[in-house]
Amino acid sequence: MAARTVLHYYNGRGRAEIIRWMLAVADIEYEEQFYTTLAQLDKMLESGDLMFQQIPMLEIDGMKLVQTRAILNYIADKANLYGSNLKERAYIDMYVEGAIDLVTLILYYFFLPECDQEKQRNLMKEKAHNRYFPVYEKALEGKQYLVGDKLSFADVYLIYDILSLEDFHPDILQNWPNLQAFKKRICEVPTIKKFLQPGSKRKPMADATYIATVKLLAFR
Ligand SMILES: N[C@@H](CCC(=O)N[C@@H](CS)C(=O)NCC(=O)O)C(=O)O
Repeated sequence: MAARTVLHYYNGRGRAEIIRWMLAVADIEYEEQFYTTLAQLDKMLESGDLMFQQIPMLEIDGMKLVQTRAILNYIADKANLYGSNLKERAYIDMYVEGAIDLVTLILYYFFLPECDQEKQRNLMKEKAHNRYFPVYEKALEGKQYLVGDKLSFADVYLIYDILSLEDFHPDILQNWPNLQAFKKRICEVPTIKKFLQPGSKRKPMADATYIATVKLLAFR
């Protein structure tokens, strides 16, 4: 019998949302264990299953994987989303790290004091337009995918970033034709189309309950 795949995290996006995206694209069925109370998290910590006492953790193929990037790399390799050779992998890694830096501005946003949030919203837009989008726009010139001739981990991270930014700035792609075409194309990939439908494991933007849960369980 195949081992169960279980994602352990809070009931919200945070660091785990890109794992959900990758599991969806890889077409891997999984269950979710949500952490909502200190007692529940402490029990998990006592079990020793969280290598660095942190979540997300993914039970997959008989392992208990932690560290988001390690989890993502494993799924990417398993689903053949990590390039065809070492050079492609290096480019995928560069595009992914850029996408991580950009989306991290959103992850922090929810935990900033209200007086700093407007500044952070503007920073997301400024960094997208001046640092990150020019790179992705150029890479997509005359191409369907960021790297090589098939969908990769880098494309999944980029579409996740674009949709996350659009939650804050709906017109963020206005002056980026290659990114607009990319978004349209990638959202039609069957596994992604399915993930974008209501009822999937995709999580909504952070709400007060999610923010309070993270503050209680992670910031102690
Ligand atoms: N480097 C880790 C960081 C994980 C992390 O910081 N997780 C937070 C929740 S989003 C956590 O468990 N914080 C509690 C702690 O660090 O004690 C990763 O990329 O997965």
